[in-house]
Amino acid sequence: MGVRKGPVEDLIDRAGGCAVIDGGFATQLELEGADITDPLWSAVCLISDPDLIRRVHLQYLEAGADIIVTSSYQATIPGFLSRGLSIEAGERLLQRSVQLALEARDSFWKAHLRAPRRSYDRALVAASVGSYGAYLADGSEYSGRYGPDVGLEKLKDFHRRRLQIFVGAGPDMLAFETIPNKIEAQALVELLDEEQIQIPSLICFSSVDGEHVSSGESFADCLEIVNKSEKVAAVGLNCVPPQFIEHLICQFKKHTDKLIAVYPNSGEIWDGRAKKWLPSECYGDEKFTALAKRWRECGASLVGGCCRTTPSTIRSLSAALKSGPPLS
Ligand code: MET
Ligand SMILES: [Zn+2]
Repeated sequence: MGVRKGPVEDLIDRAGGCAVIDGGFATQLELEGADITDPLWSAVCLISDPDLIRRVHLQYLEAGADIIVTSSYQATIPGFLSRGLSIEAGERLLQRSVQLALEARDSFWKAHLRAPRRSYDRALVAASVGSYGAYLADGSEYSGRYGPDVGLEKLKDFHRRRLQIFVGAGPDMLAFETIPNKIEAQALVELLDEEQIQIPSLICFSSVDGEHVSSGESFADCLEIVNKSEKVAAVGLNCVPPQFIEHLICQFKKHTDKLIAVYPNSGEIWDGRAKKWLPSECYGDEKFTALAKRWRECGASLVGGCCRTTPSTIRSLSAALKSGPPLS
């Protein structure tokens, strides 16, 4: 059975075969002066500076992103509760993360239609759903070690309410980010089904060795799980060093017919315990873009950047990867 055409496939077609996802959201918040040294990480700005969130979305749209990912990576109801917020207030902040991205997208698109300056497509808003490890904020989104107490049902329960709220806020799609193991992939696929989610999903895994998902389990096994779900439009990798991506796309091609999305980090390494980026082989915009052209040739149809990439990275990717429609 062929892939059913949905908004993601349409977007990719309009972009000429490869559409661009935005770059590091937390990174750009920090560059704009936000203090995100907080267990809620970038989601703290939902409380402290929602205008900045809207502005950063606009910067990525201006740079040419076709998909903007909401500021909710580390936004969770238990996370907000531990900050002393009520359940209702926490749920409102989750909704707000989607609304801010929708507002930015709609105002950008309206302005573009009034005075088209270059060939933009109407972007899609993807609600970011960080892994359980991202909520724990202990680096386990890069180890996949959730411990013996964290089983399938616990993971589904963790994700369920947040998912319902996101979907209710009207994003175009869901982006599950830095999924580090097989069990969380299984939980998500079951949840999408149980909750009868009608918008397409993107499931992105993390990897620290460039060969396996972060837990050490095989991508073949993870993809076998994801392949079974018609609710998942695209699978891929995020926040993985750029040098691993080409090989991993080739591996993915062997194990899935789904669209492939990659949005690696800049190659710097996050020390989850020390909570800082350790310099290592770092890719500037030019080198990152040169690699990205190869990722497109290898079969990725959604390409963007994760941590430590910026609107300037996305501007460069957008110019290099898209052969979009003429100026409208
Ligand atoms: C640790 S990966 C973070 C992904 C998130 N969408 C961000 O860019 O902030
Ligand atoms: Zn990242």
